Amino acid sequence: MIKKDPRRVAFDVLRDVTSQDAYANLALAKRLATAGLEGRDAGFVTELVSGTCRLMGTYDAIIEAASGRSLTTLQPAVVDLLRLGSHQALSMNVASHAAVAATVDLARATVGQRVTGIVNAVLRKVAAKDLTTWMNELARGLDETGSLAVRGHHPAWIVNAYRDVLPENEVADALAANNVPPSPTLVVRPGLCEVRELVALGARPTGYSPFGAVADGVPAHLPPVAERRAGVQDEGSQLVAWALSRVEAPEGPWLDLCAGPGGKAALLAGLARQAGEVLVANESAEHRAALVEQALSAYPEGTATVTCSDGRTPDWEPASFARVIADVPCTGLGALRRRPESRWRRRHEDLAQLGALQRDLFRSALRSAMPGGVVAYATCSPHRAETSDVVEDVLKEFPDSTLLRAADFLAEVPGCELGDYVQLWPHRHGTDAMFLALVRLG
Ligand SMILES: C[S@@+](CC[C@H](N)C(=O)[O-])C[C@H]1O[C@@H](n2cnc3c(N)ncnc32)[C@H](O)[C@@H]1O
Repeated sequence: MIKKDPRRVAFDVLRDVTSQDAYANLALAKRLATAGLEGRDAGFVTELVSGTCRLMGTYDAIIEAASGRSLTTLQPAVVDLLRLGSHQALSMNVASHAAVAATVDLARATVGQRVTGIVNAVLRKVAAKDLTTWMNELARGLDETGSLAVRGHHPAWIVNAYRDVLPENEVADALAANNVPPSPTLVVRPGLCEVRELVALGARPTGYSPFGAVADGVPAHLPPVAERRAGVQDEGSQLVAWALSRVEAPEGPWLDLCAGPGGKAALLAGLARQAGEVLVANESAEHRAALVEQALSAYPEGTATVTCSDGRTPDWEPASFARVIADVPCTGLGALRRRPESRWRRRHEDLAQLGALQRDLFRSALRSAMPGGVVAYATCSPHRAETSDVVEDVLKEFPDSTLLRAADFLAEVPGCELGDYVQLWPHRHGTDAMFLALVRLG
C-alpha cells in the first residue's frame, strides 16, 4: 500500500468532520485503514485530528484574533487548514516554523497556490504566541463562565451545565478531564470470562467495577474480545448496570428498553443469567438492534431476547418486568473525553427535543415494571435537563413509586452521590459522567 502524507490524511478526516458531520473517531479509523500508515505516523494523525477537534472552538477564536477577520469570510477548507496548523504550532511537539511550512505545503496540495499567502500570514501570527498567552488574551474581561470556557476549551453553555451541579472549585478540573482521551476499558461477560483472564493478558483491573479492566493497545486483538466473551465498555456504564442488579427485586424477567449498541445489555444478560432470569433487550433502530445481537452472541441460547420496537409504545404487557433500565438517548455530554468534536457540534437547543423523548421512555420503563420492581433511569450526561429534571417531572405522574438512594448500591464508589442520585465524573472517578436514578414501583 502506498503511504499517504499523514497531514493530508488528517486534513481529509477533518473535512469529513466539519463538512459532512462525520464522527471524528469513525472517519479517522476509515481513512487510516487505507492510508498505509502505522505506528508513529498513525499516532501523529490521531493526535492531530483528535486534538484539533477537541480544541476547535479555542483555535477558531485564536485564528479570528490573529487574522482580524471572521471565519465566515474564509473558505471552509482554509479554516480547517488553519485549525490543523494551529494545533501543531500550539499544542503538539512540532516546531512553529515546521508547523507553518508544512501547512502551507498542504494548502498548496489541497486547495491551491492562491491560498498559501493567507495561510502563511495567519499561521505565523498564531505561532508567534504560545497557547497560554493566547488563552490569557482571549479570557481577558470575560465573566467566570467565559473564562472557564476559554481555559477549559468548552462552549459556555456546557460550562454553565457543569457549574450547575459541581462545586465551584471542581469545574476547571472537570473540564480538563474531558481533554484527556481515556484508555479503552474492557468488560467481561459474566459467566463467560473473568477479569483475571484479561489481567493475564496485560490489562489492569478497574478501580470500582468488578467486571472491568483497562487495556492499552487494540482491544479487538485480545482473544476474549474477539470471541465476544468480553467487550469494550466504560466503567461508568458497568457501574450503572451493576447497581440495578444489586437492588432487591421480585423474581421475573429483566428489560433493557434502549439497548443499542448493547454494552449494558451484554453485562445485564450475564448478571440476569446468574440470577436465573432472562433479559429482553429492546432497541428501536434496526441496525443498532443487530449490534445488540452481536454483543450478546457468545451467551447460550435463551439468555436474552432482542426486540426491535419503539420503546415508547412497546408490544409487551405493562408490569411485565422485575428490573428495567432506560438508558435514554442524550447529548452525550458525559462522554466528551471519547468524542472530541461533540462539544462543538451539540447545541443547547438539542436538550428540549431530547427531553420529550427521555420523559416518554422513562414513563414507558415505569409502566413496564411489575409492582415491587425496580427501574433505572440512566444517561451519559450530567446536564440537569437530562437527569434530575426528567426524573422529578415524570415521578409526579407515578405517586406509587419511591426514589431509592442510588449511591447505596454503589457504596464502593466515593463521591458519586448527588442527592438521591448517582452522578459519576471523569475527574473524580475516571469514568464517563453517567447519571443514575433508581426507582421502586409501589
Ligand atoms: C444511550 S443509547 C443506549 C446505550 C446502550 N444502553 C448501551 O449501553 O450500549 C440509547 C439508545 O436508544 C435508542 N433509542 C432511541 N429512541 C428509542 C425509542 N423510541 N425506543 C427504543 N430505543 C430508542 C437509540 O437508538 C440508542 O441506541
